[in-house]
Amino acid sequence: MMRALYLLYAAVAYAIFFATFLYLIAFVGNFSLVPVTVDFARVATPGIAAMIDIALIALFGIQHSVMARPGFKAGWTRIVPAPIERSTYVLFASIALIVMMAFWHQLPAPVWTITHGAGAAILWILFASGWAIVLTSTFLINHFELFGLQQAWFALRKRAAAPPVLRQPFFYKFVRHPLYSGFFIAFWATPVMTVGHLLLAVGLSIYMLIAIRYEERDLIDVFGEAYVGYRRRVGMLIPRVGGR
Ligand SMILES: C[S@@+](CC[C@H](N)C(=O)[O-])C[C@H]1O[C@@H](n2cnc3c(N)ncnc32)[C@H](O)[C@@H]1O
Repeated sequence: MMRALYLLYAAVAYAIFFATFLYLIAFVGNFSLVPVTVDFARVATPGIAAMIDIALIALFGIQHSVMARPGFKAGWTRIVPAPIERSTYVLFASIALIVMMAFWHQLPAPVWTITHGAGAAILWILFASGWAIVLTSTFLINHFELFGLQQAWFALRKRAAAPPVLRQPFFYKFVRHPLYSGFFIAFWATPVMTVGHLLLAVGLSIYMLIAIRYEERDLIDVFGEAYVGYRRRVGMLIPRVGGR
């Protein structure tokens, strides 16, 4: 019974994550089908708006990074059962993103505007490719484990948790962090860059660069020499010119 509830909880957390992910695409892309976007959000004086937005990005970054660390997980699993630890992380990450988007303040002054049809089209193609790379990368790593469903499913089936596997398929042959490369492209590729959008892109880019440092430290702890060798051979976010 308890294990079935874990799976239900994991499914709800996953549904919330997926809806939040879809909303994030619309938020960054300023799609008019959603009520609040990066450039059509709450209004305040530029100084106040910038301070609130920076605090919101920091809140997301701190939640995302602190809760991902093995030390935090070790303490946390004394409160949260192991089969739903990842789902709880996913749920908190979604809540942090929802808070960021709900309280975001627009800063609409333009930084660049590409009016040329082909130039704008290329940037929209890049935008879409960025999100596609993000989603594809989750499947290359293990989508259902990354978002907590596998752990709850295995618990229901009374299977042991899957041991960690160092994966290097497809994008991972060219860069070590394709999911973050996808986010970089998605945040920066826009025909109309406003101050607010730039703040979001810079803030989340800095966060990702910091997150990579911590993530790689953990990956070396888990995979040792195998990850050190991978890091030597393969670029971080951009493929190394001249190959391996
Ligand atoms: C949000 S994913 C991001 C993965 C990677 N940083 C990227 O940008 O593609 C974070 C999780 O992926 C795991 N991870 C990162 N690289 C991995 C790899 N090559 N093989 C297996 N797991 C990996 C990390 O341990 C972490 O739990």
